Amino acid sequence: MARAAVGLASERTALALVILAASVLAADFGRLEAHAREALDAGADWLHIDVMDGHFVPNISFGAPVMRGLRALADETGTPFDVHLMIEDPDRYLDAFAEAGAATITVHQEACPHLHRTVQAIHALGCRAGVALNPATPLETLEEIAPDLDLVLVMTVNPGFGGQAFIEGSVDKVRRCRHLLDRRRSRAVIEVDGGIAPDNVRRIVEAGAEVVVAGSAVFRGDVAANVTAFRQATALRA
Ligand SMILES: O=C(CO)[C@H](O)[C@H](O)COP(=O)(O)O
Repeated sequence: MARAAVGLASERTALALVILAASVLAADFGRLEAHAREALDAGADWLHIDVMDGHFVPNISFGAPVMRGLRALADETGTPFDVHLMIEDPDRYLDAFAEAGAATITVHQEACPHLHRTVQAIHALGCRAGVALNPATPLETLEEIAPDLDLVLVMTVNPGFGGQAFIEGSVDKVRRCRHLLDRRRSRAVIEVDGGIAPDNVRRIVEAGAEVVVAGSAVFRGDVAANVTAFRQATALRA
């Protein structure tokens, strides 16, 4: 799987393979850098950084200082940080994550009363802007903001914990999201997150997902074999 660093819109047409974003939430925090390196060496494209505040979601993970601890690895390997803020009032932390090296910052639609302003603020910091939708949040909430986005994150579990079961209705939601983005002439790519594994990823990619987040299915067990299994499953799209 080619490592993708820049130009989301062009990646969509240039790459036959989807982008695999390894969620370090599922990594061994006692050897975080080494475990993340295993995933990158095996062919993962991005490092997905799940930030949880114990308010927006019922769990606490880590913040910008931990991501900064992976900065040397990201710089050495040319790996983009894909930051997913599952937090209330994300505007307060955009600077910190941009400064820590975020390539993409994704905020939740449900956490942003002034979403357009937040997306502008992310762009002003030189980052790509994504918006995430919880499983129960309608796609129609993106109707106005879609042309301004670089990425839409369709949550395929309820956010807060790794290792949950994929919600089947998400496949159709991804398909409808693709239609909405095309209709709104948006350059945004679709990312999916939660319960993704080699045995379900092909259906999700065929529905229109281009960035696949995987935590448990990458970091549990043999990382190299896990990444290879994703590559083989998604390469079927080529
Ligand atoms: O955002 C998340 C949870 O809110 C995680 O990134 C997501 O659940 C991925 O973990 P897994 O692949 O283990 O399901």
